[in-house]
Amino acid sequence: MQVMMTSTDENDDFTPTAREAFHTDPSLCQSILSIPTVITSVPLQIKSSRISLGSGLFLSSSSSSIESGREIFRSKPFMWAPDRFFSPNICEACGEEDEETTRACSGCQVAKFCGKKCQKLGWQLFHRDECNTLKNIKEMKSQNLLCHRVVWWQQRGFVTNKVGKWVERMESHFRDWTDKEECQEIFDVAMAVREETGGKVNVGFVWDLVPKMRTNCVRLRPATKKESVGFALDLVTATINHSCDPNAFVFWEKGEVRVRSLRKIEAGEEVTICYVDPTIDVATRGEMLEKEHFFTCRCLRCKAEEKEETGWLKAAGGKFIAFRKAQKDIINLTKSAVKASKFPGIYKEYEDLGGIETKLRTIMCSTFPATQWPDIIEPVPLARLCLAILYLDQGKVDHAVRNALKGKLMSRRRSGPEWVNEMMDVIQVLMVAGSLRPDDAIYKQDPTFPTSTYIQTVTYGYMYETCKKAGEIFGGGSEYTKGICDLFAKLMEQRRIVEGATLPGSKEFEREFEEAQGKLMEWAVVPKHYGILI
Ligand SMILES: C[S@@+](CC[C@H](N)C(=O)[O-])C[C@H]1O[C@@H](n2cnc3c(N)ncnc32)[C@H](O)[C@@H]1O
Repeated sequence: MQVMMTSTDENDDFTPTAREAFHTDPSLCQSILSIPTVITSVPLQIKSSRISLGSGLFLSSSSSSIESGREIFRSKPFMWAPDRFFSPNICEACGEEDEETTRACSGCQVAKFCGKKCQKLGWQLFHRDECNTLKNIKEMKSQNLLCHRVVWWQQRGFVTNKVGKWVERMESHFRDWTDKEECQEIFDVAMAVREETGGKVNVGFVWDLVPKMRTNCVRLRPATKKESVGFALDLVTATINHSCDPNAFVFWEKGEVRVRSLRKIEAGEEVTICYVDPTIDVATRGEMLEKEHFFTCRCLRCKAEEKEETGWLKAAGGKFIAFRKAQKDIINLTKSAVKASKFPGIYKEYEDLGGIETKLRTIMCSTFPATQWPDIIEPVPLARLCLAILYLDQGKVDHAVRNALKGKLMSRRRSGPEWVNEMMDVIQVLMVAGSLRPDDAIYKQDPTFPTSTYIQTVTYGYMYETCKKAGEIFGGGSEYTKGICDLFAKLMEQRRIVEGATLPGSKEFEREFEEAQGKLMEWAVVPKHYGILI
């Protein structure tokens, strides 16, 4: 849809000039890679991409390959803005989240800072230009706020020539974005900034900038969280192309974007990250990439998963359209249950988790009456993991354990940052289940529910494995890894004082773990081969 801009401004007819990709100016690329806020841990190059039409980030062809779990680079983004819906207590200046220390600005009552120093810094850098705006538009989208800040920086002369040239070269998908309904929202931001600056801002400049922000900004996801805390415009990350089976990932810690390798990357290989949640199904990933990033992913993982689903559908006599609809229904059902738990009493029908499970089963069975929906096919594992945490909140520990084990173990994902996040959810469930006394009502209702000894042994084993993986993936120095390892150390202290208890890392423990995991899996009806090896 083409939304007409509702102004008479002469810049309304703005048409962007054709862009020149980053790599066509090698010295500019080199100077962006060397700016002091970017710390590269391995030699990098920006070259013509083999995946997309424009540029891409590559491990330098003259360097050696790097193993998985290496930092590639870290960077203080050129600009970032918080998402206050998911992170209401984030400090605008340093990016740290702390409910105790952050206080809202007395002017707008929206922006928060963790102390006087950050408030002063935030005021000087951007808040003086947006305090009034935020009073009126309290729920400004993170990406729009980001754009607002960049425009103001440009007005104040904080944007260097070099950065200006870089932004000019960014992919914008101008036509694709302005064909969308969001176009009016984009234009509103442009007009707000124009008004604030007394008409000094060139609307064409903003009009061009907003789609660029949307195309190039990166979601800020701390290691600990599933939701993003905001968006950033990071100059180097903006050169990285997408793959659903990426060799790198981005996370946000201490006000920095950190990019690390997920597997071995060869010298000269292009660095890729996943723009969407990699745990979702291939069709939904594809839809999101088309809708928000305007390309069709042709990675090997997409091809393999499409082939697998087609083969399985053929064998089951299932219909493709019905299957896709069922996948969407499962995602929507899960989202509704999560929403209902966040706002109790409002979406009552979705608070009954037993009812949700029945609906889930009905969708799974009615799509393929003659056969069974394989539990490993997304989004079923994801739905089960969500249900596990919701059941735990409702105190239904046995249902939480069953869904946690099925969702986690019967999933195709065996590595990556999401594997660690999900494992921490499972551990959270198991820690509660392992603390139940033998006379707990659960054992009366279901005498086959695994004993706390078995559950605790599995918890130690999973914790041990998660510690190792977190260190490999996020790095030993990351706050997240340290938090997981501290928790593990505390658990180990408790285990050490139990006489005769075996310790993770020993052969005896391995044997006990295998037996205990077997018992839990048998109870949860998870086939043996899905077990985790430690
Ligand atoms: C953040 S930019 C990445 C750098 C970009 N290639 C450039 O030259 O500036 C994101 C854009 O790159 C392109 N892109 C990224 N990954 C892609 C892929 N796997 N296939 C096709 N195009 C891709 C899309 O146009 C996307 O909107």
